[in-house]
Amino acid sequence: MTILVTGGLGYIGSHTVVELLNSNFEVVIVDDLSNSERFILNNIEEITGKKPIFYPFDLKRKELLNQVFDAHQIDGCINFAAYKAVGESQEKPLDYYENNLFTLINILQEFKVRNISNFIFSSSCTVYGQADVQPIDESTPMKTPESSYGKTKQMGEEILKDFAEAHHRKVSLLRYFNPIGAHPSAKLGELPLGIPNNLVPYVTQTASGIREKLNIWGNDYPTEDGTAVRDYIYVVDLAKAHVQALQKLISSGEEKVIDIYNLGTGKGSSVLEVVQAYERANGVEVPYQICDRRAGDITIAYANANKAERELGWKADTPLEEALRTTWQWQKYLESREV
Ligand SMILES: NC(=O)c1ccc[n+]([C@@H]2O[C@H](COP(=O)([O-])OP(=O)(O)OC[C@H]3O[C@@H](n4cnc5c(N)ncnc54)[C@H](O)[C@@H]3O)[C@@H](O)[C@H]2O)c1
Ligand SMILES: O=c1ccn([C@@H]2O[C@H](COP(=O)(O)OP(=O)(O)O[C@H]3O[C@H](CO)[C@H](O)[C@H](O)[C@H]3O)[C@@H](O)[C@H]2O)c(=O)[nH]1
Repeated sequence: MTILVTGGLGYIGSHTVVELLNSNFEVVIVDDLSNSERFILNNIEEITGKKPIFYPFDLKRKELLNQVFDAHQIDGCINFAAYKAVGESQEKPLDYYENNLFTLINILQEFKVRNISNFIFSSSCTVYGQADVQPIDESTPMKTPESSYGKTKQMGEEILKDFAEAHHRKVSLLRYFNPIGAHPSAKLGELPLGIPNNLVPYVTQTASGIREKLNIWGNDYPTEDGTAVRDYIYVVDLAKAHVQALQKLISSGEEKVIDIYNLGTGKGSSVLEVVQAYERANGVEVPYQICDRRAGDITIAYANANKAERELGWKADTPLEEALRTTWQWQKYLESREV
């Protein structure tokens, strides 16, 4: 079967392409390289011994997308392509709505006219906002997200539910918690662009001396050590969930399926716990200072991922320290490429 993977050279997409190829799917990647680099394609080939087909263009260009569907018998899509910087989405909301929603609709139009099913969407636990109860399961009520980025994820989910209902198609909405780590080969990982927003990339750059100190945004939260709590999920575990969600859609005898899964470990870790685990895992020091809270941050979010375990037979079981070790190895790899 041939799967279109949009954003397949990005962080989560590239790891998922590896898992798809290892599971004998044919892969067609469309990625405009707006947040990724071409060498990732070679590294995917080095890891798997297989070369995915790659088209470098912007998915907003309908005519090019149309040609891809003409050229390949596409059996499903995993749609990673999106802008994802929360802060930037507040400054450029129209760019976020345009990129994250028009691209989605363009692909779905092709699915509609060509009668294709099996669509997997990258959603986020940001759709829950600050949930009233932890852990968060799929029936936890959604709240209005703080950012335009978060709103594109909620809207994307609604578009897909309507699409599945109206056209009798199979879709899976995967709500990721906080993905971290890199491929064990150290050939794939998150590419740092400017000053990292996310915790683990910032910790990594601090440990390697690129940043002087980590700013811990607040230690006065109502948590055990006062720092905010998240559910950090290893990216390879997350990638595997996509293959399992896809296999479930493909093998379902139903005409219409709307699956929704939380993808997390079920365990919350505080910012300080992540810093300490990083130091232990990699034998490095991470200097930090406590700062004021970051605007828009929630106190705590961790998943109840039992539904994914029950229905997909999937569980994120890589320990935090192991995931953090791969991050450090990826950083060393990036540094070795620079010299
Ligand atoms: N990383 C996270 O913390 C996180 C958490 C929850 C959800 N998500 C979602 O998961 C998906 C993948 O995230 P990621 O961390 O791998 O991001 P990423 O930026 O590394 O990957 C996205 C890829 O899509 C490409 N892309 C963006 N717009 C495009 C367009 N118009 N046409 C073609 N290609 C385009 C980029 O070049 C990039 O390679 C995104 O939809 C993101 O919103 C990410
Ligand atoms: O330099 C930093 C960076 C982060 N943090 C703290 O670390 C925690 C995690 O922050 P991240 O920015 O890594 O992750 P968020 O949970 O804030 O947001 C991320 O995960 C969300 C889903 O939970 C969305 O998907 C969003 O796109 C993605 O950026 C937060 O308490 C944050 O305040 C710091 O203390 N210092």
